[in-house]
Amino acid sequence: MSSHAIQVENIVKQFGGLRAVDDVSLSVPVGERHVLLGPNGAGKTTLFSMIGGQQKPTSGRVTLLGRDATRLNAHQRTHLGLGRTFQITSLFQDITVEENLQLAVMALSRSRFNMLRSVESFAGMMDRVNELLETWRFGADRRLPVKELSYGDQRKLELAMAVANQPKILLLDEPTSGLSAAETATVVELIRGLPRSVTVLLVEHDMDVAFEVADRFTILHNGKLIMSGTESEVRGSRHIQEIYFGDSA
Ligand SMILES: Nc1ncnc2c1ncn2[C@@H]1O[C@H](COP(=O)(O)OP(=O)(O)OP(=O)(O)O)[C@@H](O)[C@H]1O
Repeated sequence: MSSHAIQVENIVKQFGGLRAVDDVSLSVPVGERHVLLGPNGAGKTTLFSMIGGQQKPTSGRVTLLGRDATRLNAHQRTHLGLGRTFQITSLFQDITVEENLQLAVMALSRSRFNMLRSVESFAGMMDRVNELLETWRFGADRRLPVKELSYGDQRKLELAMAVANQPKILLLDEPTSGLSAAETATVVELIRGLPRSVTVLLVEHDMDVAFEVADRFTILHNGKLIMSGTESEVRGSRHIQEIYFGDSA
């Protein structure tokens, strides 16, 4: 298998006269935490959606875990091992935290074996749910309907749901947006604690969070890839200072 979890080759997304993503190539090795940076309108979300399968590229290629995924839809990419969260909440608001996690774990079980066949697999599912409740510190709130959770806890639960599917690649779209400093710190800690078997690609506007989480960074501007590099390369680039941090940085 390829040592790259994500490979994007010469990808383009054209919206009428606008090239939202303009000939971008990017490789993310298995296990890396990689952050997409860039000012508003740079093309981050569009690139993300072409990796996730929500949008089709105008041209170019997307390879996930060594398989050409360019023509696969989002659902098919899930079966390859792709998980993602969205900027907008995707939880079931009227059922409990525990039930939401059960649904996520069941969705995975049903795709891998017939869990209704045996009591053991039901017990296994509950073990997995309990483990998630503990890791993500939802023990005390397990029986609360999701709508009664704080916004921060809902974002955290979404992450837990994405992880429940045991993805090999996790796409996180601004996982800390709208969170308090304390909630942000918790989410950063949880992302850092994910096993290195999981490759994580994030869109993140908060530079402190980006530097805390990521091994490597890709900077987009006007749809073009400006650079991919480490923290010191990003911090040291004069070009980056100007386009991303502003002249005053
Ligand atoms: N469906 C669409 N139709 C037309 N133009 C679009 C569409 N989606 C995005 N764009 C345009 O493509 C460009 C890139 O948008 P995109 O959302 O990918 O940027 P971004 O880097 O994610 O920005 P932000 O940080 O604001 O989320 C923008 O100019 C945007 O207006």
